[in-house]
Amino acid sequence: MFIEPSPNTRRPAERKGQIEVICGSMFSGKTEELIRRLNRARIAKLKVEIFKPSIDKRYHESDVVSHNENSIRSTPVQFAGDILLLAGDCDVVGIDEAQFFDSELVRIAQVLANQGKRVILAGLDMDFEGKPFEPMPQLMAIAEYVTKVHAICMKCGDLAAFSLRLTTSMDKVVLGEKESYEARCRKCFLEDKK
Ligand SMILES: Nc1ncnc2c1ncn2[C@@H]1O[C@H](COP(=O)(O)OP(=O)(O)O)[C@@H](O)[C@H]1O
Ligand SMILES: Cc1cn([C@H]2C[C@H](O)[C@@H](COP(=O)(O)O)O2)c(=O)[nH]c1=O
Ligand SMILES: [Zn+2]
Repeated sequence: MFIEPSPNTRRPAERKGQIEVICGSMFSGKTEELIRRLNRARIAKLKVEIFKPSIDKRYHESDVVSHNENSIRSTPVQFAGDILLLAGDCDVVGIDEAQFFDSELVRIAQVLANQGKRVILAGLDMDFEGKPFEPMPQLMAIAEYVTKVHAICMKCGDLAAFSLRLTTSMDKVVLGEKESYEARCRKCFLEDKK
């Protein structure tokens, strides 16, 4: 059952804070879902701050942009600790591409939530080898709400939870789009993985 997390509209002194994780493969709609929740928080007149890792400049220097070109203004940061400094008195913190931060993000998400903020993180739960992509497993463990979204397998049309890398690089971090990754279901991923 999908429960949409509450937008955090209680008066500031009464807010409990919460952590939400949106995870899945590439092209599964993580960024779209993040943008949707953040736009709805703004409609609820909440103060929203959005961050992404500064290494991710695929579509835009600063904006968070989905594969179907939805976008929202964000602040690129190098370190998770920067988010704590820049979040200020906002009500809701959105973080995209959470898998590119180090484990410090787990502590930062908890500090922000303990201040009463709603913290929404989107990121890849598995890398190109199908292995958990740190720090996503830790974030999922401490979150009140975890939403796993799925892409469509580009080989068979079933639901896809895996990101197949089309190039031969074995580096963990290789930025890219459709030219270098495709969504796959488990069976097609195992068949095609290098
Ligand atoms: N294989 C695919 N499965 C589903 N959506 C896809 C696929 N390839 C491209 N898309 C597009 O990607 C959009 C989702 O983009 P986005 O939210 O940026 O995903 P993510 O952040 O999970 O990579 C979809 O709405 C669709 O237009
Ligand atoms: C699987 C995998 C992906 N990446 C990179 C490729 C993209 O730049 C991002 C994921 O973007 P999306 O918003 O989820 O589509 O991550 C990587 O560096 N390593 C990997 O194993
Ligand atoms: Zn398939």
